[in-house]
Amino acid sequence: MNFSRLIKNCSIPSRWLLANNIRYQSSSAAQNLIQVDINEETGVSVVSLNRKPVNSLSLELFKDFCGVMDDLEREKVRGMVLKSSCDNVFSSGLDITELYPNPSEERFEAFWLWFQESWLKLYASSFPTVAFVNGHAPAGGCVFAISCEYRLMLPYYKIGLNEAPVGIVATEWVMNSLRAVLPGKNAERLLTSGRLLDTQEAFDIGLIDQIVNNEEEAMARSEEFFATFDNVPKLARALTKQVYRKNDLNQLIKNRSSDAKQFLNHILRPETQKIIGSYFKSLKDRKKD
Ligand SMILES: CCCC/C=C\CC(=O)SCCNC(=O)CCNC(=O)[C@H](O)C(C)(C)COP(=O)(O)OP(=O)(O)OC[C@H]1O[C@@H](n2cnc3c(N)ncnc32)[C@H](O)[C@@H]1OP(=O)(O)O
Repeated sequence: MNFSRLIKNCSIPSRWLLANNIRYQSSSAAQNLIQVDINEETGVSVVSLNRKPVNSLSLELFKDFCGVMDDLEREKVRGMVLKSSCDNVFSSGLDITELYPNPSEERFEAFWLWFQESWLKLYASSFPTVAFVNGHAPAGGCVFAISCEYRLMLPYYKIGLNEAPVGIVATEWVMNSLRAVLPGKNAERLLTSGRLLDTQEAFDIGLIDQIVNNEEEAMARSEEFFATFDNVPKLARALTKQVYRKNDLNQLIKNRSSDAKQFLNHILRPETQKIIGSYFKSLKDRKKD
């Protein structure tokens, strides 16, 4: 397995992406997995995950997401709102078919490194980020949300890191992103139980910042959040964020290849495959009941 070659092909940002000038070719222009809408008046960009039916996160989606993040860095947008264009689902997390049954090493290593890259670009973005959680956000969906700086959520949906019940161990950088939002015992309990919280519970423990009732309200609250930075020089804001997040970023940057190897070894264990397989089957069977 040649992880170092792959890592070279992904960008490893020298200044956490501020100096990034690599342009990614969209891997799936025809499918339009990510929609971007920049408001010329406000400078705010709305990025919608658009992989129907439930925004499960595939290699192609991660590649396109990275391309969009690069474009937004170049455009120097004032802020980004991340949302979903699927009904009732923000993102259903990693596409389980990337993990089961027994993925090929070649596909998996690319998938994982683009997942890492997506997290790095989002977590270290120079512009302010808001997640508008307009649907369920389990597992990888929650990872996207907690990597943003501010979270708004519609009522009656579920969010959380349910990796453990699916037989998956969340990696350290995912745990670090959660710890940055939810310090202390709540973070550990959420991870070890894998419990999904409804919107109100998520608000009560601080996993989300505000409950909003519709998209209009979400955009207004996002605008208020972005406005809190209007009098702060952009470079100073970006560097403050990136230095503040430096330890979390470096933990992954220094361990990308071992992180991928460890996760692949875990995924390929027959007992892990068995748990993911029966979980996936139960998802499919739910519909038949
Ligand atoms: C280790 C480091 C960190 C790792 C980070 C993350 C790990 C993961 O993300 S693992 C993935 C975990 N995801 C889940 O547990 C969510 C599973 N999905 C659901 O609970 C529901 O689908 C959801 C509540 C999101 C939406 O419910 P519905 O609106 O009722 O939709 P359906 O359940 O009918 O789904 C439609 C269709 O999509 C398939 N599906 C759903 N999720 C996934 C997925 N993550 N990967 C692949 N496919 C998925 C589902 O089986 C249905 O398929 P069909 O039956 O063929 O239509």
